[in-house]
Amino acid sequence: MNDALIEAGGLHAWYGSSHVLHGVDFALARGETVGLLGRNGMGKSTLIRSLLGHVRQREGRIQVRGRDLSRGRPHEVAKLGIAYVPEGRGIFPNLTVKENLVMTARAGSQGQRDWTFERVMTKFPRLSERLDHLGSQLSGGEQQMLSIGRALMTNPEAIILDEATEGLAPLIVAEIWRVIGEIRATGLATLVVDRNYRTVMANSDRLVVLAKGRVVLAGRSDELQRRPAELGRYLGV
Ligand SMILES: Nc1ncnc2c1ncn2[C@@H]1O[C@H](COP(=O)(O)OP(=O)(O)OP(=O)(O)O)[C@@H](O)[C@H]1O
Repeated sequence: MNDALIEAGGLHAWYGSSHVLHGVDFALARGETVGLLGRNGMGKSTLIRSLLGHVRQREGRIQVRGRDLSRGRPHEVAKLGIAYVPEGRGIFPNLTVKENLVMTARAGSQGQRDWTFERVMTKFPRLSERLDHLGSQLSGGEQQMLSIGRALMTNPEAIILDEATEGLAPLIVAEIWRVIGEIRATGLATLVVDRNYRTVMANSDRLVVLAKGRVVLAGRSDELQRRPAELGRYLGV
């Protein structure tokens, strides 16, 4: 059986005349956590958004669960069970916490309904105390949790988190990583982008490092951890 949920080869992406991805190969297997690292502007979000079909100007091969989605649109990728927690969160500010969650609820692509409203609530006790608050009334950390909660409500096969902890207080950051750890433990595949490379390294199976739109380093997190000089070179740390 092919374990790849997402597999991409020779991926190029452009914004207008600006060529941002230069032949990226990428894979995310069932149940694994991949950390995507790289300095600002190196193409991490563009890679994610290309895999998800949001960047239209792209070339290369993208397969999601064995289906060719090289020209796929975002809803097609979502339907195959790839949930996206975008940078900047993407919740509905004028709906309550409960409405935000319930409106997203659906069975997974295999009919699975593992993530019920009640189960999501057990992961986010803070949200369960604020069910009637509007999205706009939540703190940044709570909005992030709501965004992750919404992704889980779609019963996905994989969840992609772009800068899930950006701009949040340390205590909230720790809580979000706790939840990401719990999501991992359920066997959901995750792809995470985060500025704190040490935390990413400690919380992922594999790392992919981008520089100027190319993969410059990739491997098991525990192995790359033992090669700090190389990581430092590409991450500027
Ligand atoms: N919508 C856009 N239009 C034009 N250029 C863009 C757009 N989005 C990103 N870029 C450019 O593409 C390059 C890659 O950006 P991208 O956001 O993918 O990087 P990143 O590694 O995710 O960095 P960051 O951590 O800053 O988000 C950058 O040079 C950026 O300025």
